[in-house]
Amino acid sequence: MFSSGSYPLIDFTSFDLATPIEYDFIVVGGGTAGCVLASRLSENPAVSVLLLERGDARRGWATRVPLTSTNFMGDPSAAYRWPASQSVGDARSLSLVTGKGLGGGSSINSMQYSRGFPKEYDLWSQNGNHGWSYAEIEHYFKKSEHFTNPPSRSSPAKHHGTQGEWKVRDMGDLYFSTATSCVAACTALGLPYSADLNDPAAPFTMCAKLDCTIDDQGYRSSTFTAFLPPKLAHERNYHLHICTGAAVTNLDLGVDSNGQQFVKGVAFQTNEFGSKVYRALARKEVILCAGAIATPQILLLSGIGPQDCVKKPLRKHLPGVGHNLQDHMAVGIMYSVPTDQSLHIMQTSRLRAMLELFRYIAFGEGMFLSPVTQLSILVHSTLIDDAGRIVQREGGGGRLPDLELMPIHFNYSDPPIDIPVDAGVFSLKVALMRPHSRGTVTLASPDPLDRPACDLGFLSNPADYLAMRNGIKLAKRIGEKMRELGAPLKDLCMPESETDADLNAFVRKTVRTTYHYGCTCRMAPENDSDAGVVNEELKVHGIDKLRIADCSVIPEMMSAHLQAPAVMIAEKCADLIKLEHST
Ligand SMILES: Cc1cc2nc3c(=O)[nH]c(=O)nc-3n(C[C@H](O)[C@H](O)[C@H](O)COP(=O)(O)OP(=O)(O)OC[C@H]3O[C@@H](n4cnc5c(N)ncnc54)[C@H](O)[C@@H]3O)c2cc1C
Repeated sequence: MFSSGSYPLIDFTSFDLATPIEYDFIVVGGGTAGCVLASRLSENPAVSVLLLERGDARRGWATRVPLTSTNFMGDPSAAYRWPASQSVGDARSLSLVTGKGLGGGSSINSMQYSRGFPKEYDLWSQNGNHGWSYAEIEHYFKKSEHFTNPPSRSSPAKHHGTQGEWKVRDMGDLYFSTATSCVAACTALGLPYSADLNDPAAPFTMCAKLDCTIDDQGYRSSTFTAFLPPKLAHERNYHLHICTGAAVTNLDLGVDSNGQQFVKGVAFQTNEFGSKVYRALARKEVILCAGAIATPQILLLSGIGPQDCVKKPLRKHLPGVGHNLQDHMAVGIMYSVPTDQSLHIMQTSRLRAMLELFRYIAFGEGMFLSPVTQLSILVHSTLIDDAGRIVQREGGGGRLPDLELMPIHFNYSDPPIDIPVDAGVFSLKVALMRPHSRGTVTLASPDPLDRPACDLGFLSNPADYLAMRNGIKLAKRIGEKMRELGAPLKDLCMPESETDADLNAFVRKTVRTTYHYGCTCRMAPENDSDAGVVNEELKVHGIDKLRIADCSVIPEMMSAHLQAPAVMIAEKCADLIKLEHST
């Protein structure tokens, strides 16, 4: 039954199709949240857990090196990439990208670790999701985290965890001098510097340094490598079964003697069209962790969702499934810089790439640690005046930021615009953190192996233009100030002018996804104005024995990048399940 190799995977094609195997818990999707949940639930040797992951288990050296494992430089087969429809932009096809394989997004992302502000979680709680205020969830962030400071620094602040599985690292000094110059420019423009983005006491307006999910050996710390390492998987393989290449196609539903619908188990198959269908039963619960795009797809394929969108028969009309899709839509203004100020040098100079490889292997430092970005600049758009300057307004600093600007040492356009081969690129990304626009996930076809249809809905609410325009103006002021301070920036990709019309046109032409998909099965009451799909215990409304634990449950897009919130949600879900089932 066990496949060969050093990682104990279960070969489900040896399952007897006539007799479904039974487990206490079935976790669907072994991505960022799924690996954490499977690990926590299987802590009790008396509990049996099946983890079904559609992608594979990638464990080679390059999948652990930060630069070579990151989506833009890594193996394209480690991600799903498919076109989204975009009703508003300049009819460009935008690419959606999500992680595929154990670790999911955490195996291919840019490794930035950000939790979001305490006030954002307090809002979850105030909006009816009791138990999710920051005071009630901070310990889940700390539980998973193993934070390390560079040796020269003092011990970690008390809001960091040091005993968890997931390695988070302060990356030390800023790598590129353009980043240092960016901090100086921000400070001069009224954006104070903070050394720790995740400090709960940090102000809402700041230029902050980011930590990364990289271990002290210089390897990527995905939730796969952190929570399901080979030793643990071997020790538990009699009660934790990990299946890769297993695409869950739908939930098997039943009705109990009270007429209440519940989940009996799941159906799954290999990624090959027309392959056999396998089944597994859940004695206690099924937990969907397939991410903000695939989780609603599985529900729709199971007849759960808006009645006109589901694969028939309709089992439960839940209007929120697949609705409220949100992402941090972004644009980038770009400058050319000397190539040694940009990751482009790794593509254009073989000698430099070899030297960097040597530095990485010998000393654990340099560009292979992938310093794509080390800073996050957060501000509310109403604190930016028409000229793009920060203004102090009465009470203005008390608003959660709706913009994040990031210096990125690479070409931040999608699809990438052509740049001269001998140029390096410094981009200032402008992302909308609290978008008003909403998109949708629907079925493209009844075939469960097809990618679902996604309309990102960017700019469908005109209110989003105003914030983006202010963000671009601020980015331009930062670039100008950096130049004044001596940074060698030459304009490369800019709006024609700063009129509203030209800025709007620039946004439409260059808007792109930041891959932070969420809110498609939001945690809220079923009849909320933005309809909810799960309750505060992450249970799907109206269907027993079914929970969701991934980015789809985030009630409203927040100012964090989403991998840390996904892990926190999985940690809390594990505790909710253990409490209910006394495991
Ligand atoms: C390129 C990129 C860069 C990013 N950079 C950052 C960053 O620097 N910092 C940050 O915080 N966030 C970043 N993000 C976002 C973050 O990684 C994701 O939001 C987060 O990892 C999502 O976690 P999840 O558990 O919800 O889903 P995922 O991690 O996507 O996991 C879902 C899993 O389910 C599996 N699956 C899907 N369908 C099925 C099915 N039918 N059956 C079985 N399994 C299935 C998938 O293969 C996948 O492994 C980035 C994302 C991407 C794609």
